[in-house]
Amino acid sequence: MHDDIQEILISEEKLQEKIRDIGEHVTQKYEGKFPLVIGVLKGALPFMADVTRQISTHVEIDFMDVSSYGKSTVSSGEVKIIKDLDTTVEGRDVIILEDIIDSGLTLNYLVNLLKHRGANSLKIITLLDKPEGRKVELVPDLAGFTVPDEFVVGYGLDFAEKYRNLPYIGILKPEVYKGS
Ligand SMILES: O=P(O)(O)OC[C@H]1O[C@H](OP(=O)(O)OP(=O)(O)O)[C@H](O)[C@@H]1O
Ligand code: HPA
Ligand SMILES: [Mg+2]
Repeated sequence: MHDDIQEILISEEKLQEKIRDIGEHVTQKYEGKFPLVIGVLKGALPFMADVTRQISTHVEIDFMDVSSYGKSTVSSGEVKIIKDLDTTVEGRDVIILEDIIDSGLTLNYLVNLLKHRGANSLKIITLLDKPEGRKVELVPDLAGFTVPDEFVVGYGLDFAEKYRNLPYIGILKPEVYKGS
């Protein structure tokens, strides 16, 4: 698995340091507000698990499972809801946690949906931001790291469902995904 990685972009230590900062930030901003933290499956799973444990005020946790990449490194442009929320968002202060914003299509779709459902406020926190990948305008409220226009894997991010369990963010060797 590690042999398929061309370069480690963000080490495990750097990730965890940033996650502590993000947790402190959320604690400060949302003290006493009981926000609804929505993790976007599957990619945001490790980020969600680590960052929520760095938040020291009450939060409600829920998940949405959406997918648009399948086995490709390019977004299909069609966002499919595989699992919807269990909770209603009406009147809630919502925080969306994402692993990466690339084309912006996934979050653009989710933001419109949650606004339509009547969220009181909506903040986007993403671990990684890839601004050069954007197809729609979308600016996160908070981004942990900006990444170059390369296909990155690890810490929740997959290629064809592999590499999510790497503890760091790395760039995949092009020969691994060539032809996809
Ligand atoms: O900004 P975008 O171009 O829309 O890309 C970002 C989204 O794509 C990935 O999810 P994917 O659809 O691959 O599902 P997964 O999280 O289950 O891997 C990633 O986890 C983000 O949710
Ligand atoms: O660079 C990426 N890597 C993995 N999944 C992704 N989904 C959007 N961009 C990426
Ligand atoms: Mg994916």
